Amino acid sequence: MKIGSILEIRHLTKKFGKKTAVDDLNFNLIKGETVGLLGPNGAGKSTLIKCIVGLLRPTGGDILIAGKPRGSRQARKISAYVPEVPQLYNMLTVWEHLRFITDAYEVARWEAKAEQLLRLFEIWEQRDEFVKALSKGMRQKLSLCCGIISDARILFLDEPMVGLDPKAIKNLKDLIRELKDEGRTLFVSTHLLDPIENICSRIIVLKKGKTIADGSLAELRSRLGEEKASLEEVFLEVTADA
Ligand SMILES: Nc1ncnc2c1ncn2[C@@H]1O[C@H](COP(=O)(O)OP(=O)(O)OP(=O)(O)O)[C@@H](O)[C@H]1O
Repeated sequence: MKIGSILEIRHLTKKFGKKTAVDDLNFNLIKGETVGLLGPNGAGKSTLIKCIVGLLRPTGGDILIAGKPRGSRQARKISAYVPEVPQLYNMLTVWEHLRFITDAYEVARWEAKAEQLLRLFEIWEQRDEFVKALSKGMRQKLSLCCGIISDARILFLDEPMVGLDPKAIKNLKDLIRELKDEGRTLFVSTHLLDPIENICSRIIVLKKGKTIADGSLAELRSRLGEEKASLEEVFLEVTADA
């Protein structure tokens, strides 16, 4: 494990039959980084994240989280994952979900954290409602609360802004900054470029399962010779002919 790394990916490949979704990826995440994972539809972002958090078995390669193999108890204990599609239990209430998650992760003083998060995302009033009664956006908010409430050192957020209203997107951005200030590492897959432009210290762009760009926004801009380019312009340029 490289010094300062919290995640190490070596020669990671994931195939579905003949389709190669992730193709010999190699990169490290350094503790405290906030990294945006971008790429066109089908680039392999969700597959990569699912391999890292132990939901998919890689076809080849190694993944270490804080030096421990992916899927191991130690790796899971320091990781949190917010899936692309919320995985919630219809017959539990909002509050029961948070109790369940915090029990599993042994989170101290969970009630105060749960209240703070539910109020931030404006679903405090729904705390005693069953998940089946929530709107799509409210489910996404609860899924985020479940992912963020633990004290995980590294958080994997797959399309966390989908379905959120503008105020919730702003609150999530502020929260990501707070988590970053606490020294946590964040790996955020998204298609929404504006919200992450100012919060990610590093951008990784995937296409057809391969890394086609990896660096700070300033580095990617200078690579293109476009010092003032927006993240959207950089993204369109690097994905155009790669
Ligand atoms: N369970 C599966 N079985 C077969 N092929 C799959 C499966 N999951 C993903 N794929 C394929 O793997 C490739 C990568 O998919 P993935 O969902 O990781 O992309 P993505 O970058 O997250 O896309 P999007 O931005 O559309 O969510 C795609 O070609 C997809 O069709």
